[in-house]
Amino acid sequence: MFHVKQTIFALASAQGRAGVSVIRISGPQAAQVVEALLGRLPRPRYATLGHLRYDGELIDQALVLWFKGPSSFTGEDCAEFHIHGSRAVLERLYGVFRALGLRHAEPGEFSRRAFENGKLDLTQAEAISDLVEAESEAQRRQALMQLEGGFRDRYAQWRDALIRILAHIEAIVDFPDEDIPEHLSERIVADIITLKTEVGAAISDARRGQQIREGYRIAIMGKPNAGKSSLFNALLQTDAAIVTPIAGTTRDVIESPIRIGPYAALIYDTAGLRETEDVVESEGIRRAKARGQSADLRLWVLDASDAPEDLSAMQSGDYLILNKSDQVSSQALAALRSQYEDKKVRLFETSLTKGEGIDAVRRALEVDLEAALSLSTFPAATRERHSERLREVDAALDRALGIGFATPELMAEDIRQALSAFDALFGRTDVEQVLDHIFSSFCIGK
Ligand SMILES: Nc1nc2c(ncn2[C@@H]2O[C@H](COP(=O)(O)OP(=O)(O)OP(=O)(O)O)[C@@H](O)[C@H]2O)c(=O)[nH]1
Ligand SMILES: [K+]
Ligand SMILES: [Mg+2]
Repeated sequence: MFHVKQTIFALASAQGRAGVSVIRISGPQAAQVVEALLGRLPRPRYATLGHLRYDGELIDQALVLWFKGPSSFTGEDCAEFHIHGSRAVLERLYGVFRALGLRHAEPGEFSRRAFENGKLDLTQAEAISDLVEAESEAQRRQALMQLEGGFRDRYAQWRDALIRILAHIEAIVDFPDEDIPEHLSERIVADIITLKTEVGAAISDARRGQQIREGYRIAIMGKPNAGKSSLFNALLQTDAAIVTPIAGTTRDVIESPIRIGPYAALIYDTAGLRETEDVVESEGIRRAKARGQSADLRLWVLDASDAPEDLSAMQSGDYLILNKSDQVSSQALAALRSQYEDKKVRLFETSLTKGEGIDAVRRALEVDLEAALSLSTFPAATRERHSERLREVDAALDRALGIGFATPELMAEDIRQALSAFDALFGRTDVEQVLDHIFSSFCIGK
């Protein structure tokens, strides 16, 4: 898709009117374009204020930065034009670029060229996209760590270990069966097991990075009229969800982003769970249950004056919120509380109409998300793509262990597959199609 290395241009700053807009160009014609517009090629990497002219016509005053490849973001010749950020200036300049034979960049094309020219590995290219998209402090920090080589650092030992194991297995291939030195086969098995332990630990840590990147998913669940939508609104401080005394008000799953401390989360309001003949409502309930299952945390809302809640669908660490505390006596509340104490859920009491108890829920969410997501160590994965590669490495190591030394060639083949799954994480072996898919999700100008 990107093979003809044409010179490309794109707006690097946001769309729309702005004091200054930054347009970036990259490719073999970059020097010629700068010279044509500015009348000369300025000193590389120094900002130069000048007039942009084309065909004798003044287009704008601009700050121009010239980057001689390979010392540039993409590794190619690049330039940046900091122009006045109006539609008219932008369109005039785009017209000139097109007249000079440039074309508009595809999404992610600058990053892709940087990747192809060895300026970034694939995880670092992904990090740029994440950093541009970051909304929360944790997303920003994680993306930055990834850009700084977080994966390279975390996995520095793995590739060496795989190559060493492979070399040892290949040494064994050359021995006749009965002569295989025992210390060597023992060493190989021990090395594979050690690596497998590390891969296993990485796989169980893989969710954390994805949760930070995509948002921690919190589903509000419970019976009709318990006050789920009231809780949703209280946490978000909006009236986005409809609250009425009619049971079965909420039908669709309502989703909203919410910031919890430095973390981004997604909160879902759902339909009240009950037996119903209503086709629409039962579809809503099906969706509510599915959402509850896939969520990272469930907040179960219970009307304190209602029958006690069945705990079977609740998972360890879920919250049980005894709502409408204003409707029951303190003795009744205490009795209810004692029913759930020492259970796997965390108990809260609220009166959402009075605004009571909601702060405790909010504080608990902050503490729990910090515990679940803590960014003090860089995670094992930040995208599903990474987790998949880790599982492939794990599966290949498993197969290698299962095969044994009677057929060392087959064992070596599995180690090679582990190595190539691992290298794919960094884009060393990924096929064109995968790369197209990854880079097309980037924004234009990146
Ligand atoms: N007295 C009292 N009423 C409450 C409290 N919280 C919510 N309500 C009322 O209970 C009714 C139902 O609240 P909703 O938030 O719509 O309940 P829901 O669980 O979303 O209901 P469905 O969407 O129908 O399943 C509304 O009339 C609320 O005003 C509370 O703490 N005390
Ligand atoms: K309701
Ligand atoms: Mg509701």
